[in-house]
Amino acid sequence: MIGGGMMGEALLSRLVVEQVYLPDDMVVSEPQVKRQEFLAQQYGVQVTGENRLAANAIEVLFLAIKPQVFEQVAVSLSAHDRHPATLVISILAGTPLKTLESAFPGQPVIRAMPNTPAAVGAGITAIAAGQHAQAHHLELARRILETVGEVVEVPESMMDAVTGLSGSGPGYVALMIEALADGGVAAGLPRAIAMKLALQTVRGTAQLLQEEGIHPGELKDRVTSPGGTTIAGIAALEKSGFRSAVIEAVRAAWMRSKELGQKS
Ligand SMILES: NC(=O)C1=CN([C@@H]2O[C@H](COP(=O)(O)OP(=O)(O)OC[C@H]3O[C@@H](n4cnc5c(N)ncnc54)[C@H](O)[C@@H]3O)[C@@H](O)[C@H]2O)C=CC1
Ligand SMILES: O=C(O)[C@@H]1CCC=N1
Repeated sequence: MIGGGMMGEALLSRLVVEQVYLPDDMVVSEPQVKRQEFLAQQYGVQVTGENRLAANAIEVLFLAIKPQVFEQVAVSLSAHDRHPATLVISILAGTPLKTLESAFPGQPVIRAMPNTPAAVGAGITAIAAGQHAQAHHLELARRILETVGEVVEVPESMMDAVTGLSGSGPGYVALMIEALADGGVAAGLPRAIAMKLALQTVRGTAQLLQEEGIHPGELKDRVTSPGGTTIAGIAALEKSGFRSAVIEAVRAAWMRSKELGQKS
């Protein structure tokens, strides 16, 4: 693994728990010494500050660095260290398969977009396969990424949109939860109770929609009693452009993901 930051750690921790790889079989390359020490101590993985050492003769090269340092990292993984059979999995936002494939010529490459609930095994990851990736590579990528949640396969052309929705989405939902709790506090609830109510309302609503397979509009209709409280709340949300704000958030993140791709 190249980059032992937030997403890298989420994956490492789950790979250890699910015993997909033994800690001894994982090497993380990470320039921050404090981070190296933490990952080694917490998960028992091998750590190094040398990308080339991590990339030597391995089954999977997992890229979990920021897109902005990709070029520098690709250069640091000199060609003679690479095994043509090594599967490259990248979670870099906006970095297209063609950029990844030109950095790892002839190698199987999979572009993936996970999200932060990965840290608790409740993420969702979209994957798109490069031209040299075969069925067994996709299967291996799934096995690895299913340790952090669900996996869906999409054409690469959809990856920027996925990034705008589920990749960035936890940020929008966190804002919504914070705002719900703030609303509760404004209405006189103690902060801790307001937060507990907000969290479970969001979690429970998602679970209900998922388990019953109903349309969100139907659930909205079920909650709104005629002349009641919920329709008053919804009218206020609509007046403030709530739905439009969420749609625009996804579109802005989608555009930003595309922009990052054009720069790489
Ligand atoms: N944070 C998120 O919600 C998501 C992030 N991603 C993608 O995951 C990638 C990593 O994101 P985070 O984990 O949030 O970032 P992060 O900043 O927590 O982790 C990146 C790690 O890479 C290390 N690093 C920097 N330069 C390096 C180099 N030259 N060689 C090796 N390691 C180096 C940093 O020290 C840091 O620990 C990004 O490409 C991002 O687009 C994808 C989906 C969701
Ligand atoms: O904000 C970002 O660029 C990364 C990619 C998706 C979520 N976080």
